[in-house]
Amino acid sequence: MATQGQVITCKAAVAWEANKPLVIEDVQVAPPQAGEVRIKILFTALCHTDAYTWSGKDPEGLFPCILGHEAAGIVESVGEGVTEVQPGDHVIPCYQAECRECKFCKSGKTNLCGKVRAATGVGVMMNDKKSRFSINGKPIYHFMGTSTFSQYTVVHDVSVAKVDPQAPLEKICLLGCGVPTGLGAVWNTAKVEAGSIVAVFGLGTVGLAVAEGAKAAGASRIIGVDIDSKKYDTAKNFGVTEFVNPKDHDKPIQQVLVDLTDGGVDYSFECIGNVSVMRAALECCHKGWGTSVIVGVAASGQEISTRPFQLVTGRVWKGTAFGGFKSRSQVPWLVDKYMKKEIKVDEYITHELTLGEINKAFDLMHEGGCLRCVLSMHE
Ligand SMILES: NC(=O)C1=CN([C@@H]2O[C@H](COP(=O)(O)OP(=O)(O)OC[C@H]3O[C@@H](n4cnc5c(N)ncnc54)[C@H](O)[C@@H]3O)[C@@H](O)[C@H]2O)C=CC1
Ligand SMILES: N[C@@H](CCC(=O)N[C@@H](CSC=O)C(=O)NCC(=O)O)C(=O)O
Ligand SMILES: [Zn+2]
Ligand SMILES: [Zn+2]
Repeated sequence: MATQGQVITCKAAVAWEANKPLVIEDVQVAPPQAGEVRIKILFTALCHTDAYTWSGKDPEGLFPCILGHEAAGIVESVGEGVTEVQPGDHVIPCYQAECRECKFCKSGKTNLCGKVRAATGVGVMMNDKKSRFSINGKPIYHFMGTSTFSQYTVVHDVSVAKVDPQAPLEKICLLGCGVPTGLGAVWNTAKVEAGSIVAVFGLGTVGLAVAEGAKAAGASRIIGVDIDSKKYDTAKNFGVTEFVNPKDHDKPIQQVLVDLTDGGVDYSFECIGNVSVMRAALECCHKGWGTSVIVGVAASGQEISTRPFQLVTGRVWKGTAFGGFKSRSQVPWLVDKYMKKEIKVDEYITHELTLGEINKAFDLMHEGGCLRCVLSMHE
């Protein structure tokens, strides 16, 4: 049955309130307006940023909403003026847009895009500042411009990457967030050179992707730091060459790393979202040139600090969003790299469940053995 131009009623996991279990609801999804794309989501993974917003600690968190931003699907219909994708195209929704026209996109200095960010930050579409999701007339907010915990979603056309239709959607959904973030933090943000000593704080999906990126860049040592020693076994497969558990040491972890590396690492990456660790990650960097990249997302109200002397003496503190990748241009390139077996994706998937099991999937995320859990949306 043709659904184009019609409201679609489908299943979605709705976060009615912070921290309350998600509820599978029948949701009405309005047709896409001008510059919008309606996507049938086939697979979505869960990212810790979904859990962060759900926890109520995200200053941009709005409820009720439909979370989810690491997914893949097929275009169902497009609104007026959409030219770059059409029904049937295989796509990855991109929470970081790329319009190619705004000041950010044209700067050549950043992957951030200003075109729809104000609307996505308040859970609506740019055209009419309204949501395309509702339940019996009650609007449900969008999340990160993607809302992939729904069988159908509506996104801005600047937030859709068209990908190789041969690529398995149940795998490449991961290229919507965590894996590109880690790889790009190394390749685009830090620009790690061959021979560098790298420290990775936090060996979840993002930290492991940092390790994978650092190995590909030719790093000579990749030191993984995690409070869970069980992480080392898996981390070795992603390029980690040494492991340090801060709990095994009386000294501050930054001192442990400085001692291990004759003065500090060349590059460090914080992949946890803990502001004390962010400080340690900066301070374990080598005097004169060490660069630390903040990747983890810290809760509302949290602030970073260090002695300014750390920067005066040449250390550099940076951050990264989506690993600095331009989403619409480079996600298809990442998919191609995966198809050529140049980057890992399957290896990050530890669990597979269905949309109806989403609360169980969030429980799993807090267990040490879970990297990414992929939900099949239509089973
Ligand atoms: N900047 C960006 O564009 C993005 C940021 N993120 C953020 O990256 C962070 C990491 O995400 P995931 O890898 O999915 O998380 P994860 O929870 O799977 O991994 C975090 C790891 O840190 C370890 N850890 C926790 N506390 C620690 C401590 N004090 N010292 C050392 N290790 C510690 C845990 O044992 C775990 O292995 C999250 O904050 C997430 O929101 C995720 C995607 C994109
Ligand atoms: N609303 C949050 C923003 C958290 C944040 O920094 N998000 C990252 C992506 S995390 C993906 O899993 C990001 O890319 N930020 C750039 C952006 O434009 O949002 C908060 O305020 O804490
Ligand atoms: Zn994410
Ligand atoms: Zn732009």
